[in-house]
Amino acid sequence: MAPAPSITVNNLTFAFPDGSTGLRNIGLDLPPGSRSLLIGANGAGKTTLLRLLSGKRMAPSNTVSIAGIDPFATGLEGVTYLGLEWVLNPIVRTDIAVPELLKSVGGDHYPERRDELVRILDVDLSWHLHAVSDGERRRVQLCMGLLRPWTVLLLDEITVDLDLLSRHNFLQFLKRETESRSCTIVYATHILDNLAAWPTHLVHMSLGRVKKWGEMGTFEVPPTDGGAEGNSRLGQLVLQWLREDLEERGPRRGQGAEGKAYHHMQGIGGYGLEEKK
Ligand SMILES: Nc1ncnc2c1ncn2[C@@H]1O[C@H](COP(=O)(O)OP(=O)(O)OP(=O)(O)O)[C@@H](O)[C@H]1O
Repeated sequence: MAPAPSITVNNLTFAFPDGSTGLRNIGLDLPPGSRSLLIGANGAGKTTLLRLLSGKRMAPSNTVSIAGIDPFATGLEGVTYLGLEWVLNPIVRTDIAVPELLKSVGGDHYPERRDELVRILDVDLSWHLHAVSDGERRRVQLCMGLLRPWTVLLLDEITVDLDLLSRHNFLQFLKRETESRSCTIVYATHILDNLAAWPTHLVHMSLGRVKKWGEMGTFEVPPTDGGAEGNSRLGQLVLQWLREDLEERGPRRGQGAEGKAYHHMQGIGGYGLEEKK
């Protein structure tokens, strides 16, 4: 069996076309077969990093390598990125039957994988996609996206509308994949429920930087604080990280300590809010 790919990022700085900085000096070395959770507040840079890793955005040369290869330069076979634009594909809102869709992505070449995914994601083969719920549609999409045996899976929070059991089964399937064949996963998520035993590595991003990363066991979990007693240890750790990040970042523009946002809202017609003095 060929070894699983490592994911290496070396001093990656990235600017968007408008000139704003997206990522700064990112360095990572995620080992073969790892399952990394990408953690960070909204706007931290997770999607930007995943898209660069997938080769969908061009990274500066010699900054990203997957199994030793620059994914943008070669269009690396086996790298699957499942993100928001993929799930917005209008095809999956038309009157099309599930077996047809699965066939269109190569289901007949991988019948065992197809049947396993259909079972794990609890997909009904008689569904037509114009007449299913959002979560049901998402399960069909995941079946389609995971059907070909990828070697690197980059997931940008696409499990939000799965029910708890479907999400659990899906994540267990991914875990078994990394344990039974040569593959590596990076998963950006805000939903940490029942996830503590899943990752091998954590990557903490804030303001376009990787602040910390490492093996799951190397992070010190803070003591539980008031109001968060029901949290898992992972949830407690991430809560602390996000609080620190918010403190470092400070208020967003337009929401200064003097209550500028309130002034503005009152000025445009009043939302029934009392101005805070
Ligand atoms: N095309 C773009 N041009 C300029 N800035 C952008 C562009 N796309 C994203 N940004 C900015 O880059 C920052 C990082 O965005 P990104 O989508 O990577 O964050 P994220 O960590 O995935 O957030 P979320 O958790 O909300 O999905 C944000 O401040 C965003 O406004």
